[in-house]
Amino acid sequence: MSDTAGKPIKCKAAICWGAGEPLKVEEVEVAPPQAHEVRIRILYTGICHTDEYTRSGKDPEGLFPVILGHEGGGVVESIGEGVTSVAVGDHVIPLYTAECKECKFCKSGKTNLCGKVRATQGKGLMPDNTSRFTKDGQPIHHFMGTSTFSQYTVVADVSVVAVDKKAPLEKVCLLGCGITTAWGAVVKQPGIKGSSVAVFGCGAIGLGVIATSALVGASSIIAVDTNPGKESWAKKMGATQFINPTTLPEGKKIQDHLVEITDGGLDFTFDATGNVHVMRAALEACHKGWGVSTIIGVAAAGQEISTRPFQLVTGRVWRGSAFGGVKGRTEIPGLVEDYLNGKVKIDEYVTHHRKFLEINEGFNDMHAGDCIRCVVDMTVL
Ligand SMILES: NC(=O)C1=CN([C@@H]2O[C@H](COP(=O)(O)OP(=O)(O)OC[C@H]3O[C@@H](n4cnc5c(N)ncnc54)[C@H](OP(=O)(O)O)[C@@H]3O)[C@@H](O)[C@H]2O)C=CC1
Ligand SMILES: N[C@@H](CCC(=O)N[C@@H](CSC=O)C(=O)NCC(=O)O)C(=O)O
Ligand SMILES: [Zn+2]
Ligand SMILES: [Zn+2]
Repeated sequence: MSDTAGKPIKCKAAICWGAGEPLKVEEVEVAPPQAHEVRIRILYTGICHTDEYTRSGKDPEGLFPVILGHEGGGVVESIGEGVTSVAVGDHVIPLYTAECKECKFCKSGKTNLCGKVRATQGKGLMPDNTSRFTKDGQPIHHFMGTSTFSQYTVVADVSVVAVDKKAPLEKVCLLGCGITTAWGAVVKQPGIKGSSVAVFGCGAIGLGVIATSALVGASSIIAVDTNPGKESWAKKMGATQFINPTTLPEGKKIQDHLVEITDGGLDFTFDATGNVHVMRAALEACHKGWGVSTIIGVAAAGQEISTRPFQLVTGRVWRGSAFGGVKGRTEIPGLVEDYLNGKVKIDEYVTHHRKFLEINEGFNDMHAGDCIRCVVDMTVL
């Protein structure tokens, strides 16, 4: 038992007080975990494009004030009544896609989406409809059930997984979102081995899709990105070709170009941009009769996808993937072992490091174009 168990903890957290505002690192009070909850000392967190999406006000589910962050790694400080899946001192990764193993979704065998805590998670609250975070008595919203931009956070026991202590948390924290999302989107899609693939967007997610497609044996991998600086990254991760759509002749659509150079289109395409026009291009770059396009990118409030229904009538399939279709509590320990055995890359994605007080600079790093992932050290102010 830690000597803080059962007591509120005062610590620093990065609060976003309103849409579009920078984060403010301030003292908050973190209440003890209630039944079936876990309080975690967060040591490291990545910054994902989705944190910026919600901070910017583009997320229709966005609530303020909020403590963002969903790509963390930490150590269990204390547990609430009835928690059996993790123990004090365990190294853990919070999961924004819970896995209760008993709801209709979990038992279906068809999806990784769990119904147990998603409704309250979307309201920025714990399952009992209250918050564990307060600032001078004012409740602050949780985010994605994880809120890793706080030195201590509280999560539901179905939203956390213990991992091998040999794994460095400053690296495996990225399994909380980016790397796992990309890995799962590919390995859970049958048929990639021996097939042609195009990946739109070469941030951490797109690069992870490229690396995993190479790992499972895709025959060709075309990377598409408007940022020329991403060519070397894409090739390093296993892309066989890089195309910058802005360099095509005026009026030439990227999907038409891809269909021409691939003898009718790709077997598989992935959107990792969040841009609905790119999602359409990715679908239309698929081969007639069998091409499958997966949407991973998250689009802003009010944005909708469109295409001619004929694209689907003629056999192309449009699908989406959340957290790569991965069931976190069941599958992340295995991914950590794959990382330790050198089968899954993580270190390569960490291009920037920031101290906690520099978290806004971490967000700026993301916009600079040369950042794949920035990892924030929550222990250093
Ligand atoms: N479904 C899920 O479970 C998850 C979804 N996401 C979402 O995935 C998306 C990608 O995330 P992440 O990799 O972190 O984001 P990044 O912003 O790092 O990567 C996106 C890349 O796409 C490039 N790009 C922008 N516009 C175009 C275009 N028109 N055509 C081709 N490339 C373009 C960007 O270039 P530039 O650098 O110039 O901007 C950048 O290189 C986001 O929408 C994120 O919210 C993330 C995690 C999980
Ligand atoms: N709140 C947004 C939806 C955002 C979204 O689609 N999130 C992804 C994960 S993105 C991680 O970086 C996801 O897993 N979605 C499934 C879910 O249950 O949220 C909106 O309302 O548009
Ligand atoms: Zn994310
Ligand atoms: Zn469930």
